[in-house]
Amino acid sequence: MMARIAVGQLTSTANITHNLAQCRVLVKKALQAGAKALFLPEASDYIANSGEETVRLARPVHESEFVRGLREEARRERLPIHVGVHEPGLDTQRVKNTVLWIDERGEIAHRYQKIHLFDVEIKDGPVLRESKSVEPGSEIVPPFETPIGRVGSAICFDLRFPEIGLALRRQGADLITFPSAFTVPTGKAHWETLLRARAIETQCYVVAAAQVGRHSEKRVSYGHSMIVDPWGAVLAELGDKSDEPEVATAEIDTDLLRKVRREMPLHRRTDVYPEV
Ligand SMILES: O=C(O)CNC(=O)[C@H](CS)NC(=O)CCC(=O)C(=O)O
Repeated sequence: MMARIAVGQLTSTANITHNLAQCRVLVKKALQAGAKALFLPEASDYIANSGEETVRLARPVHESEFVRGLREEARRERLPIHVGVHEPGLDTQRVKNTVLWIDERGEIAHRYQKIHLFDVEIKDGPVLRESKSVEPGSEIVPPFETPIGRVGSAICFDLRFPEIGLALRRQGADLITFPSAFTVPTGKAHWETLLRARAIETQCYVVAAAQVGRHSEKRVSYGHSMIVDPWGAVLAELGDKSDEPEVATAEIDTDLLRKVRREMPLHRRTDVYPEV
């Protein structure tokens, strides 16, 4: 089976209506490129100016203008969309950082909540405390069947924890996706290496849609959305320009998945170390 997929890259701000309009442009570009699924970044609905604003803007999915608009696009175009959004948390002080799989009927078929939160204090670099405004999820969601293969979801900072990818592969993933909003310094140092490592060690396609450019006075993202094949080759990559939303596409080839896994079987020594 061969199927073309697209990663979309944009600069979300606190203006949800504008972010939705940008995502509609990405849907159009993905369709023009012949894509059968579109992957959008973490926090596509908005990137706010503060933790308080992040919490204030969150809406349940059925009330969210952003999610409703994307569901409408997915249904009208018969295009599945994987997208990162915010949802209200269990307490009123924090939100959930989630991704949704909106299927080709426009239904929210799967949902994953980010489990690792980005709390960093890097000298001369980013200082971010995601856990102040976000509630961590507490489960890995088993990969789900889609028209382009079995998809496993993780989000952004989760990329640094190989356990998630390994667990998703063990549970049957063909493609693992990491919608992101990486910072510029950590992106320069680690982004491509981490994505390619996750693809090589899991022998899965890795699909990483990323936020790019300036969101606010305080926040800038690295961009460089990427699609990596199960041998670790970068099939498609966007840059760091943010003047207009862009897509990159690549073919998912199930024969290549089978070939890589057959030629180099990775038998785990779970008698020596624990299985994840
Ligand atoms: O704030 C929002 O609304 C959306 N969430 C994010 O942008 C998150 C938390 S601040 N960003 C990351 O996890 C970047 C990770 C990263 O850059 C790294 O691991 O190096």
